[in-house]
Amino acid sequence: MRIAILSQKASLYSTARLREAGELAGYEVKVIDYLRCYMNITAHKPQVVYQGQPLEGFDAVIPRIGASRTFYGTAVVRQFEMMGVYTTNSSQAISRSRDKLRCLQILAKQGLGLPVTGFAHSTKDIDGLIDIVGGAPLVIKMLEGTQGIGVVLAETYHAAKSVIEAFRGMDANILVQEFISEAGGMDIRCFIVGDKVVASMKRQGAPGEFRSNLHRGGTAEKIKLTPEERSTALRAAKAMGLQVAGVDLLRSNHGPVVMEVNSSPGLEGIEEATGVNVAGKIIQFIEKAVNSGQSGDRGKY
Ligand SMILES: Nc1ncnc2c1ncn2[C@@H]1O[C@H](COP(=O)(O)OP(=O)(O)OP(=O)(O)O)[C@@H](O)[C@H]1O
Ligand SMILES: [Mg+2]
Ligand SMILES: [Mg+2]
Repeated sequence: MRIAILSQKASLYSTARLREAGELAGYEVKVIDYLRCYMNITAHKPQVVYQGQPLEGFDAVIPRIGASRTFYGTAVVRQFEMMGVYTTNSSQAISRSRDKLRCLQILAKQGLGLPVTGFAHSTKDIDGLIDIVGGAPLVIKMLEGTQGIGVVLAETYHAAKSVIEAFRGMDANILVQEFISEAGGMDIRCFIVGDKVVASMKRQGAPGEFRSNLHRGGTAEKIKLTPEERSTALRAAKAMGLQVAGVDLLRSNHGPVVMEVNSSPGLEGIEEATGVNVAGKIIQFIEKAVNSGQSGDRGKY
């Protein structure tokens, strides 16, 4: 089997681990910088070209698309789909999950537990928006934020109003969310491969910090999920159409709530905290899918 990892850098931990796991299983694995791929869009013989050579004969691609490169990255994945190459996550599922708002709308429709969430355009509607989430304290999030940057806890109505006005004044898109205080600065990352949660960890924010992001000084530890948490995480990944996903949950008084679903979840934190060979699980999953004749063309783009 020949596998292409679509990644900007071979030295990234997740990329390196996937390559290592693939090679260990006896496969040929190439890391391809998708920003250097170009495409021939044609019915007869669609192609992806890399450094002047058409990429041919691959059985599977593993997309590791950076958050800021979703548009081009998913176009490359889609082109592989057109060529009938199997992909761990489809271009459509990646696009869907990258839009936080779209993601929450889809999860809500499936009846999954979420923090109460509101979204508005006009600053004239701020009071209505704050009402929707039950007033302060509340969480304000920039749609384009990552690693906890752009996530703000507003403790009072007046703080909430001025922060929302400030973000909207800069034309930033934000969503407003019920603050799950009982989570105590802890969230749970469930790593999903196929129809299984293969590893899970809890992340605890630094003292006094409500954000659990490791980039914000949080610490990670392995955790045992409740059956409800496990099924919530699996349903969330399924609703998004993702086969490899990182589902983030908060433990609320009314059961697990989903915060977000990531389509290129990192391997470093989870492998370190749990000792699970997650890269190996992904390779085994691809092996099964390709051997059972699944193609990248699942009919939906
Ligand atoms: N509604 C909430 N109630 C309590 N804590 C929250 C809430 N939303 C977010 N948090 C905390 O803040 C952290 C960061 O929020 P979130 O994961 O939504 O944004 P992000 O990490 O910046 O986005 P991304 O993970 O896509 O990079 C979460 O891990 C969680 O610990
Ligand atoms: Mg997060
Ligand atoms: Mg995310």
